[in-house]
This record gives sequence, structure tokens and C-alpha cells, in this order.
Amino acid sequence: MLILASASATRKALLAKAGLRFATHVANVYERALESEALAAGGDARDVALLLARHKAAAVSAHHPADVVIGADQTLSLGPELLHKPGSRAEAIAQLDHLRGKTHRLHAAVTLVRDGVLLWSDMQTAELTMREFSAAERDQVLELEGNDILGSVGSYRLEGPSIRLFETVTGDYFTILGLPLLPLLAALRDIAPELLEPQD
Ligand SMILES: Nc1nc2c(ncn2[C@H]2C[C@H](O)[C@@H](COP(=O)(O)OP(=O)(O)OP(=O)(O)O)O2)c(=O)[nH]1
Repeated sequence: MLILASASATRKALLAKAGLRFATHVANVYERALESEALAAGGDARDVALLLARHKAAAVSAHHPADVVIGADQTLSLGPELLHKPGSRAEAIAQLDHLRGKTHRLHAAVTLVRDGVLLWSDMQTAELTMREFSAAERDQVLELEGNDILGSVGSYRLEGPSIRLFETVTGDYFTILGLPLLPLLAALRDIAPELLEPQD
């Protein structure tokens, strides 16, 4: 059985649209503590994403040792700053204004763990530049996006009306949505091809 160790509706949708059959178990890891630990050890936003993706998969694998568990995490870096998912619409407004007219990076890490053993991992980065949008444009996008953007690390959803806020986007689409799907599918073909077969 394939398990996704993530509460992300976006990740679930990406795997489902790829035709994968999987269970979802939310990993119980204290993300902020792990993040502080990685940063204190001199790590950067990419290291944080990889560490969290590994911990999430390992936490679920401990309860499902026979299954292949997918762990994933995405961090957003704006220069040396690490930004997080907005807790409210007000925080989303502040975050978008903070990203406005600047270039930020999204780092998406993905891991495969079975019986507590890390079988494979990958980390991809995308670079996104936001326009100098007006407050009216920002509010129009927030109105159209609704509360879904609260679950998104950058307070936007590239596949939605948020695209109006962008100048340029460089990198893999799936990486931006939070799951490097192409390397993940290649790894599954290599490690557990039976999990890609349609299941009766
Ligand atoms: N639909 C969509 N989601 C995005 C976009 N950019 C980022 N995200 C989402 C994907 C992830 O759900 C979230 C990144 O936060 P995390 O990696 O911490 O995952 P999350 O807390 O959602 O779930 P998890 O910690 O894995 O249980 O942001 C986007 O452009 N579109």
C-alpha cells in the first residue's frame, strides 16, 4: 500500500489525478521545532524542507512499517527569510504585500520511507517574481481565491486567480504546488512499480 503522510489537499489531488491509489495519514511532527533545529545547525530553507519531509514519512512509517510512505514539505524563502502559511486573511494580505515586487523561492522536498528506512529523497526549487500589484488587485485575487489560500505557504495558488499577481515563474509546476511529482513517479517506478498499477 502507498501512504501519503500529508494533510495537504493539493498533494492528495496531485497524486489522485496521476491515478495513484493511496491512503492518507497526517504525520504528527512538531514542524517549527524541527525547523529551528535545522536552522540552528546552519541549515537553510532547502534543508528544512528535506528534514521535515523525512520526519513526516518516518513518523507515519513507524505505524505502517510494511507500506511505502511519501513524505513532503515545502518552504518559502525570501532572501534569508523563511515565510510560513498565513493563519488568517489579514496575514495573507501582509504576506502578499511582503512578496510584492520581489523574487522568492519555493523549495519542495519529497521522500519515500519503508519500515523506517529512507529509500529515496529529492528536493526541487522554483523561483517566482511577483508584480508590483495594487491593493485593489490583491484584494480582488483574495476574494476570488477564498480561504483555500490559507493552506498555501505563499498565500497564493498558482493554478488559480493568484496567477494575476505574478511577473515570472521559473521552475517545475508540481514543485510550486508542493510535490515534485515527476521525480516521485520515477522513483516509484524504480522502487515499487506495483504501486503504480490500477488496484482492483
Ligand atoms: N494549490 C496550491 N497549493 C500550494 C501552492 N503553493 C504552495 N501550496 C501548498 C502546498 C502545501 O499544502 C503547502 C505547503 O505547506 P507544507 O509543506 O507545510 O504542507 P501542509 O502543511 O499543507 O501539509 P503537511 O504538513 O504535509 O501535512 O502549501 C500553489 O501554488 N497551489
